[in-house]
Amino acid sequence: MAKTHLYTGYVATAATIIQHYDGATPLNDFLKKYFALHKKFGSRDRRQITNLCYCYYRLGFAELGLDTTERILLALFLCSNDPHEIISELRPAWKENITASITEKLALIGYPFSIQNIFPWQDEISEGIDATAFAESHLIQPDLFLRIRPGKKEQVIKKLDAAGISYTQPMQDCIAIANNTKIDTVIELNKEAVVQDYSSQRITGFLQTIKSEISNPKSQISVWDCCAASGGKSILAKDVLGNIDLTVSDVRSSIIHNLKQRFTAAGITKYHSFVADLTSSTANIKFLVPDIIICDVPCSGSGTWGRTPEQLHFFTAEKIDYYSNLQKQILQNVLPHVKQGGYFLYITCSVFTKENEEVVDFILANSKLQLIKKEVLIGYDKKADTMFGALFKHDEKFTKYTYIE
Ligand SMILES: C[S@@+](CC[C@H](N)C(=O)[O-])C[C@H]1O[C@@H](n2cnc3c(N)ncnc32)[C@H](O)[C@@H]1O
Repeated sequence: MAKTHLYTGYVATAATIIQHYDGATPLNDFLKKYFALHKKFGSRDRRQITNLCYCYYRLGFAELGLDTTERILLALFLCSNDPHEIISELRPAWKENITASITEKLALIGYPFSIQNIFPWQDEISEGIDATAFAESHLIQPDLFLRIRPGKKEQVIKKLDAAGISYTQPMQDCIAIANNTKIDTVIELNKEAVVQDYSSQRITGFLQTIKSEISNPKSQISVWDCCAASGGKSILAKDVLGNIDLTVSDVRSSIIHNLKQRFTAAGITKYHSFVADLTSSTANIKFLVPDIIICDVPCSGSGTWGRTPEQLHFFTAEKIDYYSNLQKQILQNVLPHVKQGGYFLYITCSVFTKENEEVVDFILANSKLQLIKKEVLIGYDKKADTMFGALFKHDEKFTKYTYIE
């Protein structure tokens, strides 16, 4: 009885939070503020309530007709793979099936639930994405991925083993660990390994293509990471391409500040940085004509909603056009900086055609670039993000960089 009361209270608190949350800030921040105001919740309570809220948003656009409490319990059942005390106590009829597949669970509960309803924009997604598998993946919390930096493999593995952290290695230099692992106390983040999603790490393939094409890989290659954020792709470029002449920029000065701290930890000391809104003319940086431009554009982030399911819940279809137009506006200003023989790497963490293939068509129509390869980087089968990359080359032969006077 006491347990029933406790767990009913957790569900009621989660329902209250959900009622007040409007998606304007990340759910994680909202929860932190909520718990700071409501000090009666201990760490165990906070963990349970947080999980209930996240599960609720993992259902996306499915079962919106249910009342909040019922939807939370349904979501918890579908998202749990191990026996769960709240389900055992509040929905004992479901208890035996907690480890069953989603299809089996759906047959049991008897709601008219369709997995596709979780993610309703099935007609808008890029070719090669399995719409049902992608929709279902939102029910599962993604893993945390580390990319081991060059020469650090042995020491990282030793430290993980010593700390008793279980991990898998889905790819060379890539480590997958449970999402809640406190890794920053175990390894030196950014120096020994960076936190970087599995699909983001696969951008390595594009960089290796460029490296293999450059006739004299010993000469210093100039790279402009034009939407750099805290520099994930820049550090990757440095690790793959070696001694590059790196320039980074972003519209947010605060994120460039974070990048500088991260670069210090990563041992990257020589680089140029500036703040720029690339939707405006880039006339004041017309001298910048690097060998490679990495353009990891602002996007819907729809390939990453397994990590932030609240964004799925609050997403509206108009935003797809908003981001597609923003990307094209940025490209109009950045594409003139691709030099003859230079490379342009376009990246999104979106699953939408309008942000991926349609933008590739836009680039081809508005530049002298040729498409070398494009790829949807599927992550939903690896508890990872899904991304998109397209590599272009200016149709002239690769030459050592020359700045416009
Ligand atoms: C997807 S994130 C980049 C992630 C980063 N490359 C990484 O690997 O960590 C996109 C970045 O574009 C920046 N951005 C958004 N609008 C922009 C604009 N108008 N001009 C330049 N950068 C912009 C955002 O601030 C954000 O940091």
